[in-house]
Amino acid sequence: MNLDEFNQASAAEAQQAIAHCVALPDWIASLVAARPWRSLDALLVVADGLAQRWDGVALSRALSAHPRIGERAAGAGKEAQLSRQEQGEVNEADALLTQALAACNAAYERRFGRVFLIRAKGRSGEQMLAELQRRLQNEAPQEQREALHQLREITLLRLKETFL
Ligand SMILES: NC(=O)NC1=NC(=O)NC1=O
Repeated sequence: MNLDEFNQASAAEAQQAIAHCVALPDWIASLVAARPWRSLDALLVVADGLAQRWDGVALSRALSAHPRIGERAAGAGKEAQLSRQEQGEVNEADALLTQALAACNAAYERRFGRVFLIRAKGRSGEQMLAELQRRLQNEAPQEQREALHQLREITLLRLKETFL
């Protein structure tokens, strides 16, 4: 879908067109209600501005649509398909890497009470493992800030790709 089609679509179609970006209905509805967008840049600026307001509650809600790093997203939905693409560089054949990711994901969830979130696109499994091990040392407030930053990156990447 291009931006003109997004602007012309019904509200329901427009919501459906960007629902895969993040599992936060208010954010989706705000971007649909603010149509017509004069440019993709204008949309991305407002989308990021709204995403800057996300807090721990939004983070927890959004995580429902993000499988763990190193676990293949099951299901046929667009989010699952995107997650598989985004995590495409994780070499699942590397058993040691997969085991390390699983162990560190579990440690992260024990420490912070939620799934570790990272913008996976463009990162190898090794790079994500290193980030996971670094962030495991964070205090809770700093880690929430980092996780929210990653959620914004994933969401804005997905939004941009919807219209390219
Ligand atoms: N737990 C995660 O970080 N999951 C993901 N990161 C991405 O970039 N896509 C995902 O599904």
